[in-house]
Amino acid sequence: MTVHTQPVAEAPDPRSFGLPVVEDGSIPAELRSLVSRVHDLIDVVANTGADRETLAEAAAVVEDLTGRLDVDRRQIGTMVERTMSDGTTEYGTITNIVSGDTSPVAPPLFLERVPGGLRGEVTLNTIYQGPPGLAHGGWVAALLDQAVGSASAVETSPGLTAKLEVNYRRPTPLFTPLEVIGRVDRTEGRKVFVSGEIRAHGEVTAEATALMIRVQIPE
Ligand SMILES: CCCCCCCC(=O)SCCNC(=O)CCNC(=O)[C@H](O)C(C)(C)COP(=O)(O)OP(=O)(O)OC[C@H]1O[C@@H](n2cnc3c(N)ncnc32)[C@H](O)[C@@H]1OP(=O)(O)O
Repeated sequence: MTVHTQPVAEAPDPRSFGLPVVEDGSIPAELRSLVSRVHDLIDVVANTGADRETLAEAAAVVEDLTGRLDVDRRQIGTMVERTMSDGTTEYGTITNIVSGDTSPVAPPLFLERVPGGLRGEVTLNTIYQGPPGLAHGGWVAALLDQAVGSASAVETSPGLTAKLEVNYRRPTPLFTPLEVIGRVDRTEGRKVFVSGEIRAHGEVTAEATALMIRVQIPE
């Protein structure tokens, strides 16, 4: 059995898998602004009490905008290259639904290396609502999957989740800053055993253990 607490190698460059890579800094500020506004739009649309005339007008405007923006689509699997605060390079899928730079649905959760693993903060709005006022359990699992998967990728090498077990200790509230943690506990060959948790007001709302299987990197 091997235990790693530091990265074992530079992150493999997705270009070597034939995937397009864009640099974090090359994403236009206008696109980031659009993503943020559409994120707000999704929350507003889900909750609006506007009159029918306004709704019809909004639907037409959005349909028109959708047509204008549906040009020159990125290749599926496009990755973003970013430098983390400790100077290491990280790659993520640009439309990743939890942390993708261009996903309006993403909360988004951005993770940074801290002693012992990765940590991020996120506040969920009603896009992620399950029970009244609470985060949907599937989204709680998604946040944890991302945190433990990223920890595995950063501390070892990229992989896929083979098994994820979530314990929901208490309800995870909306509109409350959440601390999301992921870490590598141990590795056995391609198997990476990881764990993580979500905290609200310092109290654990959910915790996870997972098994990641590292993908074979072509020589
Ligand atoms: C930076 C990015 C962060 C991303 C975070 C989000 C992560 C995700 O959402 S990933 C998407 C969801 N996951 C998937 O789609 C994975 C689907 N499953 C698969 O593709 C395959 O089953 C996969 C890749 C996990 C394993 O397949 P494969 O590479 O053939 O491995 P395989 O040879 O069967 O198994 C390797 C070892 O793992 C073990 N193993 C594999 N699956 C499991 C499992 N579910 N439970 C227990 N052990 C398992 C095997 O027993 C074997 O152990 P040993 O080496 O001791 O004999």
